[in-house]
Amino acid sequence: MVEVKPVSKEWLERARAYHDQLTKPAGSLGFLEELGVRLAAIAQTLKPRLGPGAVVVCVADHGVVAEGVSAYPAEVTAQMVWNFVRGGAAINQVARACGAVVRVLDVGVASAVEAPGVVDRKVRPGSGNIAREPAMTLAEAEAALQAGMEMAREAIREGATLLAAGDMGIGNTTAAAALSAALLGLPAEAVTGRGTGVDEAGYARKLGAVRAALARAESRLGGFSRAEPLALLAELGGLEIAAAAGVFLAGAEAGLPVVADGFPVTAGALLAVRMVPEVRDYLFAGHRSVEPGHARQLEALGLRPILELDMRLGEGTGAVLSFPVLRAAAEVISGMATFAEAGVSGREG
Ligand SMILES: O=C(O)c1ccc[n+]([C@@H]2O[C@H](COP(=O)([O-])O)[C@@H](O)[C@H]2O)c1
Ligand SMILES: Cc1cc2nc[nH]c2cc1C
Repeated sequence: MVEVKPVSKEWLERARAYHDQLTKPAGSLGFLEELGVRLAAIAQTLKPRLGPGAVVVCVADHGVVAEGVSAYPAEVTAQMVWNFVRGGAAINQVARACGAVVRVLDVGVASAVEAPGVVDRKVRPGSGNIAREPAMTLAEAEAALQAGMEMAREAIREGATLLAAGDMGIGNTTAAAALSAALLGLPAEAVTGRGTGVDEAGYARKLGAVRAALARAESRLGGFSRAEPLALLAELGGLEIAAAAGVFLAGAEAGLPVVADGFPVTAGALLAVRMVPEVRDYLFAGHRSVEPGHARQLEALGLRPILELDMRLGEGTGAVLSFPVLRAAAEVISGMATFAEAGVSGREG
């Protein structure tokens, strides 16, 4: 079992009080202050420093694409794996710009991908079509979760001090919608969006698939309210969503800040927090995707997104783009002088 130490309230209060002594009008750095305070409390120091970052791009296919729920064909998943390892994808450029190492984890691509540098932890070649059958068995859900945890631990061993999860999987916004609806007790339409850009007819099929998946899983589990998160994952999940949850669990267990990306990855974050609530203390929302269900997920997690750039790509791009902001938040609290140190007069009255 994963054990995550809660971030102490005392450290949060101490860091907050310290931030207020720094040479700036109180509160003038806005949300950057909250980020710095949380990073300080996580690291249990008033001078937190963020070193190298890493993003684990979790990749898998989805049987539900047979229902016509995506604007792109399923083979794009495997093709993009090659693009990741050749450095041609958006995440490669964002990671170079923002200081992160990219790791690519295959937990369930439908075809064999023998691309150099891809970590092959394929649990099965794509999940089941959730509109008609479970996504995977409980043992498979556990294996995908473990693969994500192991990748995160390896990244940490190699020096990562800031971790993000990314995703690639044609069809995964359908799985993420079903899983989020079940976890949050929301109707399908509240969390079903256009994904890669499905047209009206595609959206109608997608909504139908999410509703069918929810009805099927709800009857198998005898309702969602008391279902174990792993059981929900096995019914509705995606293998890469499971692996992303594993990245958050292992990162938080190691006491490091972990950053969520868009809608599919944040479904993994919701799962991780449902499994081990203390994970929330270590979790940051890198951005808010335009996928409408993402705002619902972030609300449920009580997380304010760092960036809002109207993105909906995935791959970890929104998470890694927030790394420079997080680094700056750490540098600000660590490096700024206090009023007393700098001999600057404080507020009057
Ligand atoms: O991160 C997001 O919020 C996001 C929103 C829409 C689409 N995506 C990406 O697009 C793919 C899933 O879209 P779809 O339409 O095939 O379900 C998958 O590879 C995701 O990484 C990602
Ligand atoms: C080309 C392409 C790249 C992606 N990256 C993440 N999801 C994606 C979906 C498509 C279609």
